[in-house]
Amino acid sequence: MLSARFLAVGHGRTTLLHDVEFDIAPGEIVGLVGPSGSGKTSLLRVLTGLNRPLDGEVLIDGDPLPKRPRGQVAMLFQSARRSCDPRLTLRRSIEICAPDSGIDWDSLCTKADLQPALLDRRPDQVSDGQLQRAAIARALAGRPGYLLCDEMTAALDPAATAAVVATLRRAADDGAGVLFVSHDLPLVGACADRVLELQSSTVTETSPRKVPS
Ligand SMILES: Nc1ncnc2c1ncn2[C@@H]1O[C@H](COP(=O)(O)OP(=O)(O)OP(=O)(O)O)[C@@H](O)[C@H]1O
Repeated sequence: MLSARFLAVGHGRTTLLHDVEFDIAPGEIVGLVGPSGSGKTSLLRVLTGLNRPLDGEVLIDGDPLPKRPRGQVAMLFQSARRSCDPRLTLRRSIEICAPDSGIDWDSLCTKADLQPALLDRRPDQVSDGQLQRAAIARALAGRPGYLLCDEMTAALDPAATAAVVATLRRAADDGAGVLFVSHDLPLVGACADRVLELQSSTVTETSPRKVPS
């Protein structure tokens, strides 16, 4: 279980969110919605351990998030292009994120819906949707317990979006907990098991069928 406990999130002296309390269980997709600038990315960076909270703590199975939670929590970004090294093949990018025990490429490509023939191309030789699925493969290669997805379908067409959402559902079915941030409210309503909403500088839970419009 990934848990936020009385979290306060902000930058410097500015508090964006306070008293944030929620859990993400293995196997579920939790949506996170809120207005632009409300602090969704800032919250994800705290949950990933990239930034420190102003107050409160992040727990994994009751224990504080380690300073370097390598392998436990992975973050996926809107722009896979900006988050990958343009000089490396997709295969190499994935390999360097995997533990020493090696990679079952067939299984990983199936899970991420990535054509194995693309593995030896560089990022500039694949489409945005293919690169986003390679980013998912790279995250899954580290066998994370939790995937935190920040607007990762925002630049994709409906078919590529559906493919990415299907890979997240497979990851959840395999036991990962997924936090899915998006401004696409119908998409969140359709794919999330539960939805969290940022409003009044904190987090409240809403039903997927009542995602605010
Ligand atoms: N490193 C930083 N230092 C200072 N302020 C920051 C920093 N990063 C973000 N902010 C500010 O924090 C606020 C929340 O930003 P954040 O990116 O978390 O919002 P968001 O909800 O993800 O927005 P969007 O939906 O537009 O991506 C914004 O006002 C932003 O300008």
